[in-house]
Amino acid sequence: MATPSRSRRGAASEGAPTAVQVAVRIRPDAVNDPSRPVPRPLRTAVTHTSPTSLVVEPSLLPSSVPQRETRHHFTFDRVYEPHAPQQEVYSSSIEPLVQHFLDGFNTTIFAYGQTSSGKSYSMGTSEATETITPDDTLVGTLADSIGIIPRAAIQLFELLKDDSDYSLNASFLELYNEDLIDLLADPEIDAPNQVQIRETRVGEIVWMGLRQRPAKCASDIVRLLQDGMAIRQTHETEMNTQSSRSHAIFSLTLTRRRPRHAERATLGGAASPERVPATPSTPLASKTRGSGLPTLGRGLGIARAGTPTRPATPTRAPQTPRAPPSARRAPDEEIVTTSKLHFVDLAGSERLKRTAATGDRVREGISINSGLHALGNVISTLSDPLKARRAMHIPYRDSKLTRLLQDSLGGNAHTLMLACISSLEMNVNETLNTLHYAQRARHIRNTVERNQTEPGWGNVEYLQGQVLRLRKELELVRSSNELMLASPEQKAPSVFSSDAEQEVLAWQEKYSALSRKNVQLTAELIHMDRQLAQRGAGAPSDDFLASAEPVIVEYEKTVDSLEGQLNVLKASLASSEELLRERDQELARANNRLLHAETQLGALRSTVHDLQDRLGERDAKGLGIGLPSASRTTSGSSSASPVRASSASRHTSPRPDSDSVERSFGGVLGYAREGTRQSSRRYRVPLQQPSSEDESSATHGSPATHGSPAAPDASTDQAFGAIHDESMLLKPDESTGDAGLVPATEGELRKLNLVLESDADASPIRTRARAAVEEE
Ligand SMILES: Nc1ncnc2c1ncn2[C@@H]1O[C@H](COP(=O)(O)OP(=O)(O)OP(=O)(O)O)[C@@H](O)[C@H]1O
Repeated sequence: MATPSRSRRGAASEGAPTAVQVAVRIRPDAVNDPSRPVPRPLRTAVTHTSPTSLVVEPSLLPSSVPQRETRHHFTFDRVYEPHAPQQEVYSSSIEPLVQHFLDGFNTTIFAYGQTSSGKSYSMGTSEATETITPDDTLVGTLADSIGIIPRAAIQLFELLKDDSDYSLNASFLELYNEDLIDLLADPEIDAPNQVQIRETRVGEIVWMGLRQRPAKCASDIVRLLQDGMAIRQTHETEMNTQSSRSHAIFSLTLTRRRPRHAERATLGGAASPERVPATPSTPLASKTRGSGLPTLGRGLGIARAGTPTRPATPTRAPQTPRAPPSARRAPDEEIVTTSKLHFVDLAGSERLKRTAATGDRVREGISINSGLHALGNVISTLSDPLKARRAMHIPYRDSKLTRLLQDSLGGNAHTLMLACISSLEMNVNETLNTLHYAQRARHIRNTVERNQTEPGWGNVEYLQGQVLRLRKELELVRSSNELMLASPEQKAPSVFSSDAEQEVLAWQEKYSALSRKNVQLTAELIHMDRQLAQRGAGAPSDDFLASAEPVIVEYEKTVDSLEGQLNVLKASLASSEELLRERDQELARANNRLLHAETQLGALRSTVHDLQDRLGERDAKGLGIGLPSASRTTSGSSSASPVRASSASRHTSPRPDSDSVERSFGGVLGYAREGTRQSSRRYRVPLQQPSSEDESSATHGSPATHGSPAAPDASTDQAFGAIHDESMLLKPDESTGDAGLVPATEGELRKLNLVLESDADASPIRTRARAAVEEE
């Protein structure tokens, strides 16, 4: 693996903080996939309000919540409506970033969102390439669905077509269950799982042991992508027929050598993001045919997905071998830039319940969620201005995903987060979650530098030669300068022609620049000499370092694997804890319900007994000393005993008057009346002697038939009665119409018990009834 080259700042915008860009893409509703298990018209909870804003309005929130609180407004760098074509997403959000990559800046585009929200579709890592016909031609509307990576490949080679001095390599890394898998490894040569994440002394993150495959044309890139995708972990879940079960990073590394003067021209132009056209102005756009893509003829050689053809061999006619211009240039006349472009297709966050995951899918789900959780933590920490300012600890080490993306989040890269969301109301919680993270990500500031290398920095001989050459130049400049200043006629400014004056100034500038460079190179040289001397005097020999290297690599692998295991264990622990918490809560709720039901049942039973006891006492009194006076009732003519009052009423009404019965048995009958007012229910016991059929159904307890609260009904109102005790029931005498205590049948008593036991609403009524009876 190449050691990271020393980078230096180039353009004016370099080293300056650059915000992470966020674009949101809303997936269209009418997508034919199984993430809509319920075939009912589902409301759209997300509204695209402008090219930079959207509103989420979940109507499922209780109506008691004020309207404004149920609406969530979000603003992003870009918001794409559900039917925005792939070309629109590409030209407005991705094209400028590809330009940065060409200019020597690291660039990352990562798709984030819940499962089945369209990340792979947008990235171009799903089945989109199947739209390419067998003769490798993109035609008509089929080409519309091509995603970001193939589009970027085409744009890159269009822009590089006049540059013959570059190399472009692709790699494809998968993070599956905390294992790093090289999707482009050659199984016959490469050891499995040999990829390591390392941090250099200057804080740069490097992925060791990842195979780099050369790409000479767009079709090479697409084929490498498809080769990797063919072995990437995808499986069907309840939410997505082809769900990515791993995080995948497809990367391009571009090394360009350009003459200094050309570089100066570029620095003035493309380094500043504002200068990059946001509209399709590159050759890519000019070649579009409806889809925004050039026709991919045979030359592009794109295979159908699922038929990997490794290794990638360019099918384009070989270019005439031509010595690269760098071979003809002196090393110090050129600038070398090395930049990386990462396309990150994250696995989707998922609720294990909703994806109905079992077995391996659970393990994958836990690992996916744990990586995303760590990513969320990093985003939260970086986006907090206070924490960022205090240079707080950023938890990159919590997962391999965050470690891999360390340079892209808060590091040296132009980064775009493409947040993919569903507009369906049933996904509203996940959508809000994604949008909140996306909003935080917008506050992250990266420090972007052009990755520019000075050739020969690592070569002491070359540097010594440089110093000697510069010293000579310096001497030359000094002597010519002295000569000019010594000449008396040139001391008079008036003698200088303006051309000569310009020349002197230019020489002076060159002189000071060379002096500075000389000082710098000398310092470097001294430093290197010292290092060499140290090595000679006791520092470990190269042999020793070479023999120690495998041990160190092994050690790092072990540490990595232990870290991975620890992270998986942590994640599964967190997930088990969450499950346990959910179960505890369910159990607590069930216990509460049980307790409540038991309390009600007990209270109702005791009320029935109270009432029976009370009526028993009253009955004894009534038989002996008459029923209680109606002095407490509201009727003015109620001084007579209830039986008498009822008897009197018989003359005006042939049927028993329930009010008079109530007056006579205030507490008991009042209870029944309260029930009527409170819940529109009445508690009735049919006064007719139950038939044998009634008896049996009552015995077998069917409150719905006899004892359950029923709607008011005039005919049954007459038959209103109340329980007295185990053997007596207060009801109108059939012959006289007077209310009185008559023996109750066993069936009647059972029915009344059932009424009381079956109705939860009876509780407040019973309480009042009991209070009334006690008061009496
Ligand atoms: N903008 C869109 N237009 C048309 N179809 C889409 C769009 N976005 C997604 N789809 C379709 O929705 C389905 C799910 O999309 P995709 O597989 O890209 O989701 P994902 O976010 O990558 O899911 P996972 O995280 O489970 O891998 C696919 O059939 C895809 O073709």
